[in-house]
This record gives sequence, C-alpha cells and structure tokens, in this order.
Amino acid sequence: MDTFRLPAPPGLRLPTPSAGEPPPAPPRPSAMPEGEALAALERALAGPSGFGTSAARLFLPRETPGAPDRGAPHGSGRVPRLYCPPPARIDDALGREVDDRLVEWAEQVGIYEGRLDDVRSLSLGRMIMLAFAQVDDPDRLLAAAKCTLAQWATDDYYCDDETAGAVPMDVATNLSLATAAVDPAHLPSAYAPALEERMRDDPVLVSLRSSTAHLARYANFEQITKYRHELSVLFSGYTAEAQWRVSGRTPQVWEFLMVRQDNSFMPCMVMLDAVGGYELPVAVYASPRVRRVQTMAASASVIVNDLYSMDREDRGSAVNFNLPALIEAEECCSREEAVARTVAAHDELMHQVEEESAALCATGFAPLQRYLADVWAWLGGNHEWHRTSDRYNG
Ligand SMILES: CC(C)=CCC/C(C)=C(\C)COP(=O)(O)OP(=O)(O)O
Repeated sequence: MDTFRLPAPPGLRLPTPSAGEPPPAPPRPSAMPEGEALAALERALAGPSGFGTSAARLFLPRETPGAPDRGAPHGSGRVPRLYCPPPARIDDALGREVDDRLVEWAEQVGIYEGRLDDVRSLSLGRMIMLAFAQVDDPDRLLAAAKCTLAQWATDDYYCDDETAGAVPMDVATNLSLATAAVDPAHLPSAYAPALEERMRDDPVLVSLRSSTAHLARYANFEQITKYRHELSVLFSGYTAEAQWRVSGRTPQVWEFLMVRQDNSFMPCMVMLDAVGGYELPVAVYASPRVRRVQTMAASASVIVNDLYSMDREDRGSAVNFNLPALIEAEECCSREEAVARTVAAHDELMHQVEEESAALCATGFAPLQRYLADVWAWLGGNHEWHRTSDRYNG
C-alpha cells in the first residue's frame, strides 16, 4: 500500500472559465486524514454511484450552449462550440522549445526522413505544452512529445499513409513488432538477433523504444506498465481500422465509436501522472469508475479530432473513417446534422466526465483529484491544439 502514501500535490491548477463566468472552485487537495480519504475512495470505487455530484461541480466549463465557437471553419460552416474547458496554459515559447527538441530527436531516430517540415508543422510540442499544462520542465514535456510522435509515426508508417510505406496487409504483424519495441519479446537465442536487427533498422521501432526510454526517466515501473497497456490497446484500434480498409467494409457508428475509444489519445493521457511528477496508483487507475472516466475522456478527445480533421479527410484520397461522415451515411442526414449529432455525442461524454470526476474528487484522495484535474485540463489543451493547428486549419 506504499503507493497510496504519496504526498498531496503542491496545488491544483484548473483552466479558467470562459469570459464572464465565475471561476470554478478547484478540487481541493485532501483535507481528510489519510485513512478517511482511503475509506472514502474505496467506497466510491466499489459502487456504481455514491457521492452526490451536484454539489461537487468542480469541473467547469460553464459555456453558453449554442453560442458560436471560436472554432475553425470546417468547410460548410464552423465546428460548433463544444462543451470543453479552455486551455489552462498557452506558452508559445515553451511549445516552440519542445518542438525544436522534438524535430531534432525525429532526425536522430530517422522517422519522417525528408519530411521534418511536416513534423514541425504538426506542432506536437505545442500540443503537449497545451495539454500538460501543469508541467513546466521542457524535458518532461519532451518525453510526452516523443511518445506521442512515435505513436503518430506508427499510425502513418504502418497503417494510414501508403506514401510512407504502409502496406495494408502487413499492419497486424508490424503492430506486433511495435508492441515488442515497448514490451520486449524474449525469443530463443537462435532467433533473437533477427528480431533485434529489425528493431534497430526500422525508424518507427527505434522511435518507440527511444521515446519509452525517455519516459522511463520520469515514470516508475507501474507507470511504464500502464503506458505499455494503453499502447497495446491503441494498436488493437489501429488493427481494427486497417481491417475495415482492407476488407472495404464500412463500420457501423457504434462499432466505430468502440474502436475509436481504443484508437484515441489515451496513451498520451496516461502519461499525465508520470510527466507531472506524481503517481496515480494502478489499483485506482484500473478501477471501473476511474476507468470509465478515462475512457469517456479518451473518446471525447478523438471526437474532437474527427470534427477538426473532417474536411482534411474529405479532401484526402486515402480511405479514412470519420464520425460525422459515418453518421451522415448511416443516419441518412445532412453533414450539418451529422456534425450536430457528433457535437451532441461529444458533449454528453464531457458532461459525464465532469460529473463523475467531481464525484470521485469528493473522495478526497489527492492523487486521484490531481489526475482528474489534469485529465480535464488535458481535454482543454487538446481542443485548443485542434482548433489552432495548421494540420487541421491550414
Ligand atoms: C498520438 C496518438 C495517441 C495517436 C493515436 C491515434 C490518433 C488518435 C490520431 C493520430 C489522430 O487521429 P487520426 O489518425 O484520425 O489523425 P488525423 O485526424 O489524420 O490527424
């Protein structure tokens, strides 16, 4: 139970609300004695409900429903306003610093050779600056940025981008290799060198290994285990999407949403505690109620991606699956209506994340309070990045 005896985080920073709205009360670090906080946590994690949520609305964003978003144009209009907090921090100089170091690293490991300008314009360093708003140390942010770029490269090189060499029929095997890059396969000695040679020759595998090693400077064994787990889930989502492409089958909306939860930014969010310098114990991270919040947040984060990348994917020649386009086709409605339904799905998830986070925060368990506040801030940073990135707004 040592992991439960972490010191309370020094303070919790939450995004500030929209103009004109009163600032929400931040989740308080535990004022309860530790035993009481743990008992409350156990009760909360055991039951399907528990704490009243209405009194515990710690998680903003208090926006006016239906008000126009500051969002980017999406062709036939604008991405409507989403129920999402504003970014907790915008520090462009820090974002540039992380991007500079990230591009340098991409060059070293050999990913995106000849296309480093694309890496720079992807501006994942800025994304990480926005989403890990509680972390100021550029090297910690760089660890998260490297991991995120390696995940992105895995998708591009193995799954999405045939101009980068993706071979649809090889996706599953390549993703097994990707798993082995972060969770080493231990082969009999006669066969191990061949695998190792492949690990060293393939820039995607080098990037996965190198980024995980950087994360391990800040993550303990349990945190790396959580990260590996989320990567495996991500790769299973990549595999399902590849199978739709290969078979030419369009998934149903429910099926897409289920897979998109796997193929989401969860591996990025799971680094929040390690990069932030605290620990959400595995037992808490894996408990059903905490898991529910995290997976809903992960789904919301990629619905944002689907909304902002919709035009780009409409224009692209590759087969891409995108929630508004799938809703439009399956539910026989206009694209505008499909976007409205996509926004409604996003907002429903966000309200649930907010309410359940507030209820879980009432347990008084400081690492969980900090983590849930960080997830909420992460969602705000993710939205801001999509809203402003050249990739989706160029
Ligand atoms: C970096 C990371 C966790 C990647 C997971 C996969 C993912 C959610 C994306 C790369 C974004 O989705 P998508 O593949 O649709 O990307 P674009 O919309 O083409 O930018």
